[in-house]
Amino acid sequence: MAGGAPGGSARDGGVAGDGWVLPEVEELLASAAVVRLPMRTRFRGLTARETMVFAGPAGWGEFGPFVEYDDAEAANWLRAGIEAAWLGPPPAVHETVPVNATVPAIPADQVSELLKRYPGAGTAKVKVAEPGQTLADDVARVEAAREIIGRVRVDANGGWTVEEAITALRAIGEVEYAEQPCKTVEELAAVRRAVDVPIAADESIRKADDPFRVVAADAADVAVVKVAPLGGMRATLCLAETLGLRVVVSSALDSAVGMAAGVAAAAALADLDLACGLGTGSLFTADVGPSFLMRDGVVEPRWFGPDAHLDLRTHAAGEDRWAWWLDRLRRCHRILEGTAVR
Ligand SMILES: O=C(O)CCC(=O)c1ccccc1C(=O)O
Ligand SMILES: [Mg+2]
Repeated sequence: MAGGAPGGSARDGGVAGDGWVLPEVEELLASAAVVRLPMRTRFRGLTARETMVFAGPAGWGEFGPFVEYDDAEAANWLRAGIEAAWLGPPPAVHETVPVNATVPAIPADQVSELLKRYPGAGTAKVKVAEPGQTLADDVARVEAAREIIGRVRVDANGGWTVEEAITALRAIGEVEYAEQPCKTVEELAAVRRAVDVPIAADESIRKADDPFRVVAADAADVAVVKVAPLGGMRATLCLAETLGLRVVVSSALDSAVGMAAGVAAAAALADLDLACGLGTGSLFTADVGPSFLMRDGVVEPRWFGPDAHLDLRTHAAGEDRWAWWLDRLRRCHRILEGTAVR
């Protein structure tokens, strides 16, 4: 996709060869909007998802680092949004992308209702180890999901100690894999040695200075990769291909715009055998454009081109939030100006 013609006034961002450019902040601001999308189910403690989107010559991109992230981390998300808007998606090699149902840390008796939003799902990902909940809650939630969808994976978001993880995974029983059972790479490796369950690394990849530590430490069987925190679709594909682990492309609770980039990255993966975590559009009650909703267990790639009509008004964030995001955009842009891109 070296032909993804960048905007005329955009400056070379210091990248050789791959066509990446850093547009001026003003070019981003010409179309930028901040939205606050209401959520159907609390997820990651959120009941609404605030995010920024903007358009470039190749279409729409998203800049939506969670509000508590610092600028250094958030700058990767900006790079990903600019890549989407200025370069567009890499070529797809799959027409559809298998996706997992995402089950937040809800009571077990609400699981069957939630799973109706994921028609044909062959895999469910169930959140576990939620602060304030018990192992019995996790076991009940997983069992409720398993009754409806045969294949279940769990995601602890680093919430267990090694001992807790071993105990919990024994109690939970057979799962496809356990995602980020503990915080550190060393703990993941220790859990992996102690249980038969395959281990997936998420935070240990996307928040790590060196994602290859997971590989060096034999800490995981599966790598969860996310386009926004990893700095874009191409960076994600590059990492996916060099890690040597099985790969799952997952969302960062993106709006439909960011989701389009996640789905595009997944559709461009050579090996796409595991269901991707790209079904979180179903957790919103409204989105900036048509959501990627699962049908027959899959979603189809599609792109919000420069002429796509998005609804940025209905759920526009207030003036104070716009000012906050604008400031953050400027600070992250300054970080990218000082960074040579790989
Ligand atoms: O993988 C999925 O099914 C949904 C994505 C997801 O769980 C997620 C979304 C936003 C932030 C963190 C995570 C996570 O995987 O931990
Ligand atoms: Mg995770």
